[in-house]
Amino acid sequence: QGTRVGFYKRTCPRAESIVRSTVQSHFRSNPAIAPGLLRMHFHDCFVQGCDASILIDGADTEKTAPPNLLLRGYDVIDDAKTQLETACPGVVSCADILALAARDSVVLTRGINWQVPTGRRDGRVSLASDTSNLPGFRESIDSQKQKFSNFGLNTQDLVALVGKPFYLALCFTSMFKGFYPVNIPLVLSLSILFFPLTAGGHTIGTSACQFFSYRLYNFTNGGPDPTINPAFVPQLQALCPQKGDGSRRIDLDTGSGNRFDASFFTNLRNGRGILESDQKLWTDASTRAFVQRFLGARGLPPLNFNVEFARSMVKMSNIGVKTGTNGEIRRICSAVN
Ligand code: HEM
Ligand SMILES: [Ca+2]
Ligand SMILES: [Ca+2]
Repeated sequence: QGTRVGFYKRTCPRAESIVRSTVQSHFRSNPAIAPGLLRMHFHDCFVQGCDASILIDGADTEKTAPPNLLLRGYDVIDDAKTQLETACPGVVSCADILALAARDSVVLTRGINWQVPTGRRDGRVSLASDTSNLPGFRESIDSQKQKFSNFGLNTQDLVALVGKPFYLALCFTSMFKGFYPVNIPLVLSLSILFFPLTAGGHTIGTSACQFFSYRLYNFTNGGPDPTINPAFVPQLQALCPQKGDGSRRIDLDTGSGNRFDASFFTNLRNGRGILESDQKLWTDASTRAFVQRFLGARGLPPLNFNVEFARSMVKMSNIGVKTGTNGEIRRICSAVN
């Protein structure tokens, strides 16, 4: 039993439009909720599956863990849930609200629209310690490969499992940062297909200086990270001064932070990636091929970023879903029933 498009067609026909109009109205007063919700959905799916575990309040829940401290948009989900409980009490899960809101956020930032399969149910567990599943922004491709082999899986296993070319396998390993899934084959196949969007999500939104300013000063031999375009360094240094305010935010996709487009890949090619993990997508040959394909480089089979992003999102948003009689439909999104 999985998710399907139109799950609420009979039980709550207005479910999707209620979520959409709620996201829209919040977006009008605060456009930063769009990237916030997209990222929140990703952080939900990578911990206990897409089950709204990220939304639960309390001591030592996922919310309280370092990777989640800056997530934004919880109020949007709560608002949508309140309206849905009035329209169709006890029917629409918080996990589905979040998955729909992530899609709506991409649409609002002028990205692609796609149909979101629904029917997720909400989880009852949320532990801060589980968030080590989330990828780190500093890990080397090598150490990621090491972690992968900790599961007793070599690159050949990986390729066999998924039936994709070698470079895809290599590319996948970079997704595998500190990730200790229960269902390895499932996660493997999902992650392989889903890889290109790790970068894609960063076409909108911002990062706090604290996540990348180490690249600007004393990175190697007292200088900045050599993979940053030298012309871009002073610009970044002005935005994030040494010993400045680490919470100051700047666009992940310089010049196009509010728009869902492929410009992010041009920035990577030009040494203008903000996060180390993003710039590595260009410096590592295996992942560079994808960036080039999204850019339509000559001699490589082209990939349409929007189309691939939507495809990958559907896969990501099905990770570890609870359906049927698993989980529950929460009454309020911030607490289990
Ligand atoms: C290698 C994988 C990834 C790493 C290391 C990573 C890391 C980060 C970091 C450090 C930030 C800055 C957070 C802040 O300052 O608030 C960020 C922001 C963001 N990430 Fe990722 N991320 C990854 C994958 C993804 C994926 C798969 C998506 C979505 C599909 C995504 C969507 C976003 C968005 C939209 C933002 C902006 C958030 C905002 O403006 O509030 N990221 N990411
Ligand atoms: Ca979750
Ligand atoms: Ca953009």
